[in-house]
Amino acid sequence: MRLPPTIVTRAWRESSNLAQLLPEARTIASARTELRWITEYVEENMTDQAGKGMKVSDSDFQDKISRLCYLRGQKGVPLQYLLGSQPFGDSLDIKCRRGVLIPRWDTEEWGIKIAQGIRRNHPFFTTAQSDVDELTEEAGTDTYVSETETRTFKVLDLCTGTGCLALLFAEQLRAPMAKSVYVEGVDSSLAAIDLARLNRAINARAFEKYGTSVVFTGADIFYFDIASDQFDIIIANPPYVSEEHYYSPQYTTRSVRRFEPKQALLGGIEFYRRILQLAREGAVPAVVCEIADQEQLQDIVDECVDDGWAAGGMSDSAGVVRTIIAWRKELSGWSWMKQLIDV
Ligand SMILES: C[S@@+](CC[C@H](N)C(=O)[O-])C[C@H]1O[C@@H](n2cnc3c(N)ncnc32)[C@H](O)[C@@H]1O
Repeated sequence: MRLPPTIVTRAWRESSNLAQLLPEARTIASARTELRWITEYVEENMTDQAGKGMKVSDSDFQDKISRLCYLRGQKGVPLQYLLGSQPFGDSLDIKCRRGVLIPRWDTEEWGIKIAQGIRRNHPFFTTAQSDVDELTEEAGTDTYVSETETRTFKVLDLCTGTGCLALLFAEQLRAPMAKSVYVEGVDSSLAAIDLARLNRAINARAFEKYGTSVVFTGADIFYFDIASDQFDIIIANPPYVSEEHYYSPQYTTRSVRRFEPKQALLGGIEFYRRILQLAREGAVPAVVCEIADQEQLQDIVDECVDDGWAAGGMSDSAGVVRTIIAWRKELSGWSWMKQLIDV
């Protein structure tokens, strides 16, 4: 859609960099925010260079800013690929590179909600180990106890990309004393696994001190198996965009189509079926996945319910259906997820 000429004129009056950014930023306010981020990034970069004894002139500084504004606004390069990173969760700095999908705000939002829900409500986090030991002794093989007695809570993040969700769960889930958290991220793209490992190294301070470990594995989820009782929850943001939506500018922007990897976006129900199959085979009690829309949600909820799971959808703060939440009804420890379901 063409921008109103009054906005374009206002942007040019304020600065040429702002006007360059406008085609992608779409509003003066967003263009100002992007210009501020670009300027801060260039300042930091130039300070680093100056610190290494390199000469940096004012015109180098201005040229660099103009070039980035041009690439962003006129060529449509996503800001995260230009600046190289995206803040995520409370303190994570997720490095971004061409060839790997940029983490989205809606993924971050549901990831935080689920991780915080687990930490507040799941017996592993709310029950002290001494209580568990006592209960185990009293109850023998009671299900509740067998779920909570384990000292490691394990999360499997399928289709991990930059590793943003895996690292978010590692950051948010802090195990009580004498227990620990293990998070494994899986992706079939080697570029993604390389980047996820870099992101783990950069962000280790956010979780290592709590005894949490994170592992990234290169594998295709259609040829990947898990053992029974290996994981407590599967989380995933799989490729879910249909061909029709991928090629429609209404759903997928030119910038996304041009710069982000197609294999990270194009997909559908086959991914959810595979994820549910893995959950079934591995006796995983809970699954949370990002989804495309209401129609896709209904299809997957129906499959879960047919399988004897409890399931429903959760919207994001923009009111868009964003995730499917499912758990095995016969197990305790997960029924609190009901509170999150609003669709
Ligand atoms: C929508 S992106 C999500 C990335 C990341 N979890 C996020 O939320 O930003 C989907 C990811 O699935 C990966 N992928 C696609 N097909 C796959 C497969 N068969 N097995 C494993 N990973 C796959 C892609 O490489 C991509 O990184």
